[in-house]
Amino acid sequence: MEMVPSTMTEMWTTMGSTIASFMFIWAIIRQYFPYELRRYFEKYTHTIMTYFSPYIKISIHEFTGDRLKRSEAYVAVEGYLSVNSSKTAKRLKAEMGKDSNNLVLSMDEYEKVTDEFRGAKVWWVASKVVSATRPMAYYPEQEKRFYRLTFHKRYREMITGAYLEHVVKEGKEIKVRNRQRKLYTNSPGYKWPSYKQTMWSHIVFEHPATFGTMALEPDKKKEIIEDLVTFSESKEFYARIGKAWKRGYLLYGPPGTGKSTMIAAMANLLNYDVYDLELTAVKDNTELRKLLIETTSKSIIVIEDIDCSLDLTGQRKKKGGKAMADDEKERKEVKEESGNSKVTLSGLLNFIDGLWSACGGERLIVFTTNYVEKLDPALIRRGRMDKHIELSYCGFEGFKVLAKNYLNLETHPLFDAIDGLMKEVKITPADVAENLMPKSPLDDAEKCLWSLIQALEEAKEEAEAEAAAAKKVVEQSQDGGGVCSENCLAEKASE
Ligand SMILES: Nc1ncnc2c1ncn2[C@@H]1O[C@H](COP(=O)(O)OP(=O)(O)OP(=O)(O)O)[C@@H](O)[C@H]1O
Ligand SMILES: [Mg+2]
Repeated sequence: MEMVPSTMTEMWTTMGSTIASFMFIWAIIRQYFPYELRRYFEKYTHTIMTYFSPYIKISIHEFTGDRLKRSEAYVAVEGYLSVNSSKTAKRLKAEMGKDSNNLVLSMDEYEKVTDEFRGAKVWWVASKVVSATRPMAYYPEQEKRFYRLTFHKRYREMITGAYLEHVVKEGKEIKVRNRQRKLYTNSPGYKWPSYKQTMWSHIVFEHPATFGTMALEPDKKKEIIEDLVTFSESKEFYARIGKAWKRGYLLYGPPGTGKSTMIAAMANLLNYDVYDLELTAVKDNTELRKLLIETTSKSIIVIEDIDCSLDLTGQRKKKGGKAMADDEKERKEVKEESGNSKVTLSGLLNFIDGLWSACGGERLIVFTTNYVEKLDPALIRRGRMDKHIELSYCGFEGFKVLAKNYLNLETHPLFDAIDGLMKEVKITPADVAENLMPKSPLDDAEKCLWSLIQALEEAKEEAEAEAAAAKKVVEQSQDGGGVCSENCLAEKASE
């Protein structure tokens, strides 16, 4: 009976000293063995351990290949774990979420969480490796982040199949729900040399415009909304008919009729990002293609005032260049500018519907212009710009939307007078909006409506004066017996 405890004690002593000797030897190996030998040793112990271990590990890295884009799988897992880990993990990190009013939690580095799927237990770890060498001194230290999934080998089929499918699907949905939409620009000046260099810089997209707040005839509004929603739900349809999943919109009309506002409303309706492409800042066709490749799906690519950024011949010119062309000095400037940026019309056409335009999918391309008739027909033919939307002067229906938005008025005795005036003169929604805006805390709805009536009357008088002047010119030219073309009449009238 006495023997048992003494054996136990002996056993513990032996084990203790074995561990101590092992630690000692390991310390010596670490200190004196060359690095290469040590790596071999580690590698083989690792292989042996894996051979005997019943667990399988899957790593999902943040960047793969040439680091152009974050891996979609990583982003999906991040989304999935953001919800599932916040319940169990003890160390979390927080980032600003949608609309900047809530924080989205995700697992912090080296944190481990457990998940269960159809009775199988799995473990997720967020980890990273920091590469010791830096390619260049000004490059930041390279961190390679990844998630590692561990599970028992008897669940191999289920985990690699159904579970991962479930993770990716749910993760994507969570990402879309929490996504902060972004407004990207390719303006120069932000291109720092960095290993993560992208050609776009972004800020959070926070434009409040919606179709509800847009002054537009109800039928037209409905048609546009239905067109957009149908597009966003037609993934299978586009695949079936063999067309890239994208759609082009051309918005045209006078300044201040809501073209830019409509783009924001589109982005808000479909929950898309916006890429505002400044064509004059693009060096050449190659750069244009690079920009295109870096755009993500669920986005709107916008080129504003397309007529100003690209001439019909494919030669570039400065915004508003036409008006300046008379001035010798400025003409030279325009020439110089076009000299170092060589995006051609064919380059742009390629951008819209070339082979590269299909990557990414689910994208809208929107052009805006004030002068649709100036554009090359090739640029706006159906298939490139599938839907042409004319935004025009404000009608009474449009006014009612604005009155509801700005003044919270559905009806008012002054509405009839406004309706009458609107039939006679053209006024842009921007001008109506400006007049309906209270200018001081004491301004009430009636005062704003009067201010609009006054503006309409002034516009009417102006139009009448112009018409009278034009008539006079015609009469004069007839008296003089000279033949005057339409252009020369217009010129004289403007004098
Ligand atoms: N249809 C509209 N509905 C509601 N508000 C409008 C509408 N059109 C214009 N506005 C108002 O007028 C302002 C100018 O409109 P916006 O910038 O969209 O015009 P635009 O057509 O893009 O003009 P430009 O051709 O000069 O770029 C906006 O701030 C918006 O509030
Ligand atoms: Mg605009």
